[in-house]
Amino acid sequence: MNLPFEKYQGAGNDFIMIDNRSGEWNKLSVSTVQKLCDRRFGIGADGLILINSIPGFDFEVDYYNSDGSKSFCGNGARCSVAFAHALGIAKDTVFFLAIDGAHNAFIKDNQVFLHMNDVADMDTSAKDFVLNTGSPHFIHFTENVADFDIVAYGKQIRYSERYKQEGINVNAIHQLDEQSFEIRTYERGVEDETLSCGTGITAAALALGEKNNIKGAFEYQVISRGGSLSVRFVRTDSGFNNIWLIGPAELVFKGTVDV
Ligand SMILES: N[C@H](CCC[C@H](N)C(=O)O)C(=O)O
Repeated sequence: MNLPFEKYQGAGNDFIMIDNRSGEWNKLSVSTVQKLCDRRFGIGADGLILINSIPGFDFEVDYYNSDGSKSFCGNGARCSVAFAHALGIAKDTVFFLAIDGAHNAFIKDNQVFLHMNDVADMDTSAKDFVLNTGSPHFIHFTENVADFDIVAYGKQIRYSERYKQEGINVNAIHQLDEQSFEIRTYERGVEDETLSCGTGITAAALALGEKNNIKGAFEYQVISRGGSLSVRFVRTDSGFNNIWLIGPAELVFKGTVDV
């Protein structure tokens, strides 16, 4: 069967987008997702996203990592908003459902603003912080991300006794100044470094906000290998709310593929 798709990227985190509002592709198998995401034998992507119809929402974002596992994907959600806008589904603000719950989002000045869910829990008991921003993240603070072996370190953490069952995304971050940091990420389910990771960037911003004891509203500018994004949040005594992940999401090409 001929499957129409659109390839999007958000700060270098790239996705195969499929308009599945008809439900025609509900039976896409894990092995087909893996094959389509393969960078040699398929289209090539960090993940694949089905845009589904669902009552009570503008659409549903059904995200698959390139290994076929499911999770919440911040950059994928942002690309979904841009795709939905191009399809004419979305109005100014969209309301969609993802695996971690409901989200609002809008597009302004070619940037997608994605409202992330509140975060109340963060494990700060060790030098590395651990939290969940829709997907689980391990935050390692370092002085130099450029020379950091994020793949070796990421695999070591992700396949450790503590994390090997569920897996975890591993981020190395270096604060540049009061309002900016750089980041590299090893992603669970891609099992490699990605050029940027939206939930990772968000987790890193909240971890830095905690480490720096930020109070109230704040914004970090974030430098990833795939481009710049920003994260806004409000830190209160009970955690973080009003969290926004902001960045680009662009169409790369359209095509059809035989599945
Ligand atoms: N690999 C992640 C999901 C995608 C995260 C990333 N692409 C993002 O933008 O949030 C996981 O399995 O938890």
